[in-house]
Amino acid sequence: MSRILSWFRSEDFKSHKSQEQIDAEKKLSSELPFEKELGEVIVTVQNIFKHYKIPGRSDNVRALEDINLHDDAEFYGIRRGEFVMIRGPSGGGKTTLLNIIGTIDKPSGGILEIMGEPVTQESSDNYLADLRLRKIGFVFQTFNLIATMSAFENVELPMTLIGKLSRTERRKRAKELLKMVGLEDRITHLPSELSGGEQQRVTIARALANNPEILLLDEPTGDLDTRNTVEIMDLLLNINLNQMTTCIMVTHNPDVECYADRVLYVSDGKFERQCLNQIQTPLMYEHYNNYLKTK
Ligand SMILES: Nc1ncnc2c1ncn2[C@@H]1O[C@H](COP(=O)(O)OP(=O)(O)OP(=O)(O)O)[C@@H](O)[C@H]1O
Repeated sequence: MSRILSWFRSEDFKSHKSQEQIDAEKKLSSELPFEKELGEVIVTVQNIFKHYKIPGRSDNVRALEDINLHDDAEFYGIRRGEFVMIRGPSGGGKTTLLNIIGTIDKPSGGILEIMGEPVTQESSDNYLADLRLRKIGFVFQTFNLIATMSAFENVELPMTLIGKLSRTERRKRAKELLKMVGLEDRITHLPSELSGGEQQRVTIARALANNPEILLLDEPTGDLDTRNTVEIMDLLLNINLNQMTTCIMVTHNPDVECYADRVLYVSDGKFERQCLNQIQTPLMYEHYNNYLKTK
């Protein structure tokens, strides 16, 4: 079942923008030729909590408490094609939540469902590794490319691991992905021979190698300057819009909220609130680029 997202402006989105910016965005928004259509719910979270035991301490660290993302909860499940950002103060539980959704970390309790496939404390490591390889792509702040492999080899690797494509098909796809991220002339470069922005592009191409439904991004622009931040965000938005890849991104940067359909605020291990973005993102990113050019 598909659903058109209803847009409204939250007060939270005004806080870091001038009136001039808000007016310009409203004008652009009103000129938008289409509404973004979202697909079915593909990530639900029910009563998830995560407590860490610390050796020598009697009390646990309560990283997450009763997190819910489903249609009967205040904060609903994540839909196919949605671009969700997770924000909030340091230590609030953002990365823990992202890692649980990515099945890198197991919850202490509660149920996560990724495209109908349940993930619980009892899920085996093999089952989770297979789920990750087939459905989820990861992008981290620190790129995590293999230093001794070229851009091309880094992108080819996840396809080799899953073993679905022939060598010729893998090579073709790796080239296409590197072209898509604007690096067709850098394919033989090692990570050390690429700029930070270029390395992050390789990481994104690698994350897309097995055509994941969900892209999880932990501070993907955290190490980048403003120009590279905008370029990477534009690239992610294009992937989100053109391939309907669901993006879930942790960020501290309020300036990139304009790319999201929804922002979830996590604090002290709980959802504090969510905001839906009224601004239609395709125009917003054009606006954002134009705005930067005038600076
Ligand atoms: N492996 C761990 N063992 C013990 N405590 C942990 C572990 N990982 C995270 N924590 C604690 O859980 C809480 C949430 O951490 P988390 O990294 O999810 O926060 P965050 O919102 O992503 O923070 P930041 O914005 O600084 O990255 C913090 O108090 C942190 O110290």
